[in-house]
Amino acid sequence: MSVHELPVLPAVERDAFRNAMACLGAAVNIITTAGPAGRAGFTASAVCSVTDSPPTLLVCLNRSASVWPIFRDNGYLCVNTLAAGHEELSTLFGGKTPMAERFAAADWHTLASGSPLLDGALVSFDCKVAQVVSVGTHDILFCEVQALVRNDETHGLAWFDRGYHHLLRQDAR
Ligand SMILES: NC(=O)C1=CN([C@@H]2O[C@H](COP(=O)(O)OP(=O)(O)OC[C@H]3O[C@@H](n4cnc5c(N)ncnc54)[C@H](O)[C@@H]3O)[C@@H](O)[C@H]2O)C=CC1
Ligand SMILES: Cc1cc2nc3c(=O)[nH]c(=O)nc-3n(C[C@H](O)[C@H](O)[C@H](O)COP(=O)(O)O)c2cc1C
Repeated sequence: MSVHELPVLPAVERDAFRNAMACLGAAVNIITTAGPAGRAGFTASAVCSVTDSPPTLLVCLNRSASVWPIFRDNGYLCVNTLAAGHEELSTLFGGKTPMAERFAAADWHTLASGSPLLDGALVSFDCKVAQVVSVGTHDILFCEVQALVRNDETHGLAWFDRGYHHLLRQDAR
């Protein structure tokens, strides 16, 4: 068959895509911001390293989320990667719950950017949003990391097959 005779493949339906994406294990993060537009936080698994020069990660945020205008206007955020044991907190920040109730469920502190850092997070990346690109329903926030806090004592948390899984460090196995 020549390249001019490729078969037309059926479109991938949304549910088929989501079922496939549920096979990709991912870290679970609470993304927070606080500034002139207010304080907000949401759970995100769509977080990824982009480049280490300058240190940059990306966060995908649905523009229909209640928190979207607050993130758009503040321009700073913190990516708090959750540790084993943070399952309830993750669910709380996963939608529908009033913002004050979400933040009341944990202890927080701040660094230079003013975004809330979660006490006990596996790692927190304090970031300035450097660029935003819209794709489909989501904004991709490219975030330059300005400060880091690591907690090397805790185990990790993954979202896989629509459920939480603990990720044990090497020396704990
Ligand atoms: N990237 C995103 O916006 C994500 C959103 N969610 C939301 O959290 C809730 C629970 O999700 P699951 O239990 O994992 O079941 P689900 O069937 O809604 O999603 C399965 C997988 O598909 C992907 N996904 C889901 N919604 C998406 C969206 N709107 N855009 C791009 N990718 C998407 C994610 O990788 C997710 O883990 C749902 O409301 C879902 O929309 C979850 C993970 C990622
Ligand atoms: C495990 C998990 C992962 C999620 N990942 C994302 C994500 O990467 N991007 C996103 O926009 N929403 C994601 N969501 C959904 C948001 O957390 C949710 O829409 C957000 O809390 C805003 O909800 P609200 O509009 O009720 O405030 C995720 C939810 C869960 C439970």
